[in-house]
Amino acid sequence: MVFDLIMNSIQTSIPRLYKMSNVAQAALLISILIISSFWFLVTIFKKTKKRSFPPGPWGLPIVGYLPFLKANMPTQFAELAQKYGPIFKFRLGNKLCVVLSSPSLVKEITRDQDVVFANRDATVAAEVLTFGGYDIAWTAYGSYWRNMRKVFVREILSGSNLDACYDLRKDEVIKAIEYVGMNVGKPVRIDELAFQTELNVILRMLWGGTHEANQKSEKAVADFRVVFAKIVNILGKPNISDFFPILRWFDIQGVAKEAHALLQVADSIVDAVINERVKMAEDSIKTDGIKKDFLQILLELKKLPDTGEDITMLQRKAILMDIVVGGTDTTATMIEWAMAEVLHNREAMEKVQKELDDVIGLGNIVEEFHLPKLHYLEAVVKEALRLHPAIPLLVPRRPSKSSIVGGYTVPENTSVFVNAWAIQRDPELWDDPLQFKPERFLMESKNGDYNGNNFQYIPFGSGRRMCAGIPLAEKMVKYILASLFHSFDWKPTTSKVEDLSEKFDFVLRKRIPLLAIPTKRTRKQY
Ligand code: HEM
Repeated sequence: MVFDLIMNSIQTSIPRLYKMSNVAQAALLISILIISSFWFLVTIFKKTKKRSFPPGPWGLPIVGYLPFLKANMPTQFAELAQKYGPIFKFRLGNKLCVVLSSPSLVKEITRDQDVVFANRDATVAAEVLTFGGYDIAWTAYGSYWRNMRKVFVREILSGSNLDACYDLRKDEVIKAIEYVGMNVGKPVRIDELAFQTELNVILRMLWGGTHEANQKSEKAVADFRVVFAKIVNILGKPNISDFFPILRWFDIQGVAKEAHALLQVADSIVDAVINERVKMAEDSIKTDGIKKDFLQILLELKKLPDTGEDITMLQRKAILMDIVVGGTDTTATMIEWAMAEVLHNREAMEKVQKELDDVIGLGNIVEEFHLPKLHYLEAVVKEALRLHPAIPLLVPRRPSKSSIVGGYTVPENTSVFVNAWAIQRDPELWDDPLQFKPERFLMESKNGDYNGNNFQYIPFGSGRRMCAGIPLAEKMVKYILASLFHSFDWKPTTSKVEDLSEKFDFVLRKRIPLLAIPTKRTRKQY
């Protein structure tokens, strides 16, 4: 019946067919049906292929993969990538997550589709602690972010500004060396030493530039240190509201409440420092010849670079907060990792110290102008960043529209993690990937480019959202390490195996804090 109907319509529309035999008509119809079915299937296949999501492990209804998530996510993600490939997905509550573990996929999202993947996926705690997303690290991609990043990179962390406040850094590094000098022969906790030194250095650069301010800021530094440790803790704490946005209203774990309380304390400390500085300017207290700190630069900066709008006090505070939060823990962690690796590689320690003696001499103190000549130390830092990147999954990206990555669909608003830790240990990309071999960066200098162009080495990320603090991070890690190794010999108190295990807290920490015993080696008294 249907056959007759189709044939009738074909015969009516094409009169010449009318003259064909029934067999020929049937053959023609079957051919048309086969061709159109084939075309239909190809089209559907192409469409579904485009729409297919990456493979990945199944989870449970509602909670998804949440109950199976292990504490050490970079290692777990590396294992899942072995099974599912360099791009895989899973669900955490309502949230679709995708993990990328190959240089070519990193290139796709940070070079080829950089703008689409330039949004962040701010957690509840991060949103609160950045005054509602007013900072650089967590704010959405757009003109606001661009303006703030320009202020940060060009106005605050410019080479000339960093040079201008070198004395502030030097003061604090000398204090750290003096502290170790008083503890010669006793075990020193390197994580605490590195963290206190880095926090002191950063806070001193932020607002300790004038003598009066510095005396007052001593108290602010002490108060801030207490609240900052809690801020770091809450930023790394898993929060159910991040996986089920509908639960944000209820704040079941009280993370938002706690973050608000911490912000209030931090804010009042920063406010007190700012008010003091504004008052000094009003009272015309002389600041001639005194180093400009970041607060002073920000107070003198009146307009945002692109839009020419007035910069607000909230924006100034958000930038200051980014420097403390982004710069302290990461840098301190890298100092601890580099020391741990060197302490367990006697040969590396000897090479570091020989270079320091050749470049600086035993009778002098380390100065920042020595740093560019310390090539072996630089290779040590690069190797520590390769094996133990401080932010091993980078800061998650969030695509602003549905896109294709590695041939799979990554829908809008997916949380995209880049497993830099796994890429930087991939045996396909690195010789002896698990060995600490600084020499690899002396021989193949292109491997050590971490400015975002070398997608197999991305400790600072890549693309337009890559780390904004590299110039300061480079200086601080090398300067503190050089000073510690130049002044002291160090012996670890733990064995290598247990000492090099990792703990993921958003920042990649040493599971067992490094304890090391210093003995004096330089003649120069600080
Ligand atoms: C060794 C130390 C450091 C490491 C390993 C590190 C690593 C990173 C990484 C991996 C990112 C995310 C990049 C991406 O998503 O592609 C990032 C972002 C950021 N870092 Fe760092 N960082 C360090 C030190 C610093 C310092 C000292 C500062 C501040 C002075 C800083 C400020 C920032 C800011 C503001 C962002 C957000 C950039 C944006 O979203 O536009 N970091 N960092």
